[in-house]
Amino acid sequence: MKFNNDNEKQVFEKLKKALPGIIKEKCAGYDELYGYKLNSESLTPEEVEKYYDEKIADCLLYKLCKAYQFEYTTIVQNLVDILKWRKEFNPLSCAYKEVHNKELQNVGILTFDANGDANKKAVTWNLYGQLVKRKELFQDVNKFVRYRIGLMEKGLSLLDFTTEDNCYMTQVHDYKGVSVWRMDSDIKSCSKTVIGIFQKYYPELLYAKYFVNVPTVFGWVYDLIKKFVDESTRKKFVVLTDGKKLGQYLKDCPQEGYGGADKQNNLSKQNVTNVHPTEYGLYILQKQIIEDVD
Ligand code: HEM
Repeated sequence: MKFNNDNEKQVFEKLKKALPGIIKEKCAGYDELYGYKLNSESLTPEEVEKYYDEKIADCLLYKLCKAYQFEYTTIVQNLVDILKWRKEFNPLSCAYKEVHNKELQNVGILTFDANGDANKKAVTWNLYGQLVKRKELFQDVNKFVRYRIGLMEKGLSLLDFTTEDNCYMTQVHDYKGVSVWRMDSDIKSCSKTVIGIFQKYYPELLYAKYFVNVPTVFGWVYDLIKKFVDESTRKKFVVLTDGKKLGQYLKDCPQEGYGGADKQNNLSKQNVTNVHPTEYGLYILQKQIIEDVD
């Protein structure tokens, strides 16, 4: 955590001190962010040992401070919105409990390259081009969104928030196969909803986003969609007509299809499938099962 001046440090410390009260009074006690416990108040030493990591909790609070330019009131308002949304939407369930449509699951890939460049180690791939003829998969916005948020949460589990070189994620959208295509209203609703959720509830997590195999004729789609995206996120976007150029940005991605250095593995062989909830994430999911039964 790097503070640029005393004011930033003071805002962080004020937030940390006020956190137990904010969580109790404004978030109905919900204190989980990306699987981690933010608050250690009223825990037994055993529970602290099992569920709470002060360094991670501090790094997450710092991320929020950074996301909202160390403006205390804005940080608190957004923190409350994020925790209330997580309590309600239950993104951990999307990632670790719910079963999603197989075709959707097949186009969502996670890769992790420990030797990758800073903040390009954990990469989420969305092979949306493969779904161009499967418009029915976008008809139920809620189902699609829950699948996509599940993938986002799994991707986050590959980050280490206490480091500087793996505390952001990179994403790739591969639009291979999208040739003759009109902006379908269901796809538009799904995209718009996901973009809105990412912007509001997942701040300061994206390092870069590559859109590959985008035919030049689809420049208008990019111009249309980017209107929903705020300026700071847009700056992280790179559009590549040729998928094989991706290797210039993600050096160890598969050579097959993407021009990277990995000649042996294709994307599905790089796919990380053994992602698990954190101890605290698991505790929350189990608690919900017990509450559901009751
Ligand atoms: C088969 C056609 C397409 C599908 C199914 C699709 C799907 C999606 C979805 C679901 C999102 C939400 C964000 C996410 O999932 O990470 C999204 C975002 C986006 N898409 Fe597409 N898309 C398509 C075509 C295109 C094309 C041709 C372009 C042109 C470059 C494009 C550019 C974008 C941009 C700029 C975003 C915003 C990304 C963000 O805010 O993170 N899309 N798309």
